[in-house]
Amino acid sequence: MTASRPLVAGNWKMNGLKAAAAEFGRMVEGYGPEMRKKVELAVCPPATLLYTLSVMAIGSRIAVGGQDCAVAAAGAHTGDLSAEMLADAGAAYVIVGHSERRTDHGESDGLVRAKAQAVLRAGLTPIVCIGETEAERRNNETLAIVERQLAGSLPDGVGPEDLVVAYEPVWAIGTGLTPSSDDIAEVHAHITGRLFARFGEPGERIRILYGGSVKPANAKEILGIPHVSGALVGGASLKAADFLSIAAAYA
Ligand SMILES: O=C(CO)COP(=O)(O)O
Repeated sequence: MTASRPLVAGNWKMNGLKAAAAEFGRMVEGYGPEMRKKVELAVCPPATLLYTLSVMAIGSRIAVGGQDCAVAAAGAHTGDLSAEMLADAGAAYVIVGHSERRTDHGESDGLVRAKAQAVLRAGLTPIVCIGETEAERRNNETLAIVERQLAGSLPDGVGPEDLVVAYEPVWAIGTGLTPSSDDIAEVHAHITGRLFARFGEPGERIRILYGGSVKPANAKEILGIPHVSGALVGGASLKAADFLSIAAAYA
């Protein structure tokens, strides 16, 4: 995958039974040649649907991805899935460090970094999530928090094609609230600067997605903000019409 096209990725979270594959089929149908030229699409379903969707995606160029992975490649880790298993099921991407994992499972920056390394080891691309809580934003700590999360969560020695960063303010996830465009621009510019400091000039080409209540109604504005190179979409990625309409902001 080249880093030149923006990426709109859907995170289905813990949603989707077998019947949801039909919705994915509508996404495959709607992702025509014109849209493909302008934007890359990925869908991260629950792991139970990964293989089914990856088979349906053959020829469509919609990528599929996992929502988390273990650090180890294999072994005695009941209930866990390795990045190698996700790769075997057809994944191209794996989300790591989503705020719901950080909160529900106490994942630290160090663990997220180890998971990102595991994703790279399996030959896949990690989508590393960072973002401040409502209290942190109120205390004007947003830039410091994302800087600390970036420093602790990102793997070393990667090129711009190997890594995606997603800025997801925790308070904007599933709430219908979004930061102002100026606020998003400020954080994304800051992240870009940190990626440059860490990886040099190629770091500026790492795609930085915005996530948190992205909808068809706000996609054009959000995706037009400088240094926003795509979106990580939760609720609105469950319906093909909404997901494609968000991607169409690039049409
Ligand atoms: O958490 C998100 C994507 O990872 C965003 O979720 P919503 O789009 O439902 O706010």
